[in-house]
Amino acid sequence: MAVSSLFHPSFSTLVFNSKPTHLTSNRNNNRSLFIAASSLDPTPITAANNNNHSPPPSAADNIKDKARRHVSTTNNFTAKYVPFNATFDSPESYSLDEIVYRSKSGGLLDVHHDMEALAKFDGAYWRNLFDSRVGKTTWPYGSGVWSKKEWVLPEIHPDDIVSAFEGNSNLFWAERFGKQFVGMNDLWVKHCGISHTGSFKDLEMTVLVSQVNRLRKNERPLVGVGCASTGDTSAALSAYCASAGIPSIVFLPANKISTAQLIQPVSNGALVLSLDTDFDGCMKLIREITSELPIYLANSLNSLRIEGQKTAAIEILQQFDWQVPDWVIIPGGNLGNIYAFYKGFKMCKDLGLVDKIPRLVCAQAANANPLYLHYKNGFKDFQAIKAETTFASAIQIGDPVSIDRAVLALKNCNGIVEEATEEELMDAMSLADSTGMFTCPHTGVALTALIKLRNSGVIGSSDRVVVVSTAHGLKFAQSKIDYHSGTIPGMGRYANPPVSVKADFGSVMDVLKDFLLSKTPK
Ligand SMILES: Cc1ncc(COP(=O)(O)O)c(C=O)c1O
Ligand SMILES: N[C@@H](CCOP(=O)(O)O)C(=O)O
Repeated sequence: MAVSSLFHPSFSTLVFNSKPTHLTSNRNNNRSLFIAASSLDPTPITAANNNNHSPPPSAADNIKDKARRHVSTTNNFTAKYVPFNATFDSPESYSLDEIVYRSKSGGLLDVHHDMEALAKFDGAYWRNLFDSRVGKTTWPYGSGVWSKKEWVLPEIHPDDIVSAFEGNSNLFWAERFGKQFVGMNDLWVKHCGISHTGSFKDLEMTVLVSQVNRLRKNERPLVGVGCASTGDTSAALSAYCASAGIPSIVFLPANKISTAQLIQPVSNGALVLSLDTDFDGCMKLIREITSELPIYLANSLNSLRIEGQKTAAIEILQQFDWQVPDWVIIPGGNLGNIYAFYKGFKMCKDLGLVDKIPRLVCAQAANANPLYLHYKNGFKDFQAIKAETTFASAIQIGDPVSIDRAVLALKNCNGIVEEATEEELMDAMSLADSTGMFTCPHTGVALTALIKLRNSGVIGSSDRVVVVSTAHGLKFAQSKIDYHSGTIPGMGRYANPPVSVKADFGSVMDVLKDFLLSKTPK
């Protein structure tokens, strides 16, 4: 539907207010009984039921057609919204098909799964099931998110899923950085930035946009989807919406995001509003707008997002063959991510896939550190702040919507919060790059936390540590150009600027001789 229809007299019928709307039809409920989870038979996974050995689909029989034929009626997993920190049997709950972002008391919501139904299968069953789906093109399990569909959105029909087979990002051994700069041998980077739109947000948006797709197919009055963004959420939202033909609207703080991030929603056909405010100002506005207009709110205030993101935690365990690392370090801004990791690890423990969870570290830029200040204050009386400019621009957030989620996660895993100054984060990013990575400044914030916790001895030399790299460095090339060209006052300890040389043999030889001498072992 065109945005201009908003001004049509019938628009009033499309407007929803902040009160949750209830399903009028039981079509979804019936269907959910029918669909349950494909390949979720309690029998062991075999070549026959694993659905991977049949011939590739022909043009007339695409992967969605094939998935439809394998829909099973064996199990019936469900999930619903309950107020954050409530239990599954809470008297206040909402179907995931309702358009609701806040509880009656105005607090956050959380997606709760029917853990009793999931627990009918033991940890080994789930480990095998998830492992059996990796590296395949079976719809929708080829996605790292949807390979855990029963734990994400169990009731959505595969037909409604909008996916770019996101997830399954590499977890690599950061051997040289570990040994050379932090004296450790078991350091890993989970590179969520090697993804469809270059950040971890794809894991979340495939879930949110799939659910919107389902709602729109069921004639719920949603004209489009909107978000406030520091650049990555808007890039992911616009890409997934474009793929499904759903209008997207993004509110961006003017001149506060990178050029690469700005051009992503522009290219994907979103309505891009550049607003003369910061992220917190954009967030406030989008919340007001989405409570007035039939635009679905895509920020992580919407707890559907967490369901996709938590799969990154499950993936880490899977990639370590279900061994639990000692630490996971995550850069934090709006603070949905730290909670999502906690939730993913916790579900694996509760359902018997592993026997413990790692300690989490949330790393913030010192220029945007409300959680760090709250942590230092013993989590008493949270105060939002005015976030200052930071090279880690995607986490320039002073009033994080998921503050309560983050505090719960940190308290329950004996977590830590660290901060990084601008110089520290840019130096850490550049050091990592010098070992063959190409990190974003937010990963520089996480690496700074690692360096500090190693220096203080909190993280031991033989601990297994995972640093979560949240975006691709290519999105933040300008900050690297500034660093290496020495244009940032007081910064550039590890700068490696290009050398301008006259194009003649002698001049090139002179430069090379100096270079080779400097590299020759003494
Ligand atoms: C690249 C990047 N890293 C880290 C974060 C922080 O994630 P969260 O807002 O969930 O704390 C964001 C977004 O906020 C981001 O875009
Ligand atoms: N870094 C985010 C900030 C928006 O927060 P979200 O929690 O709603 O994703 C972005 O890229 O916009």
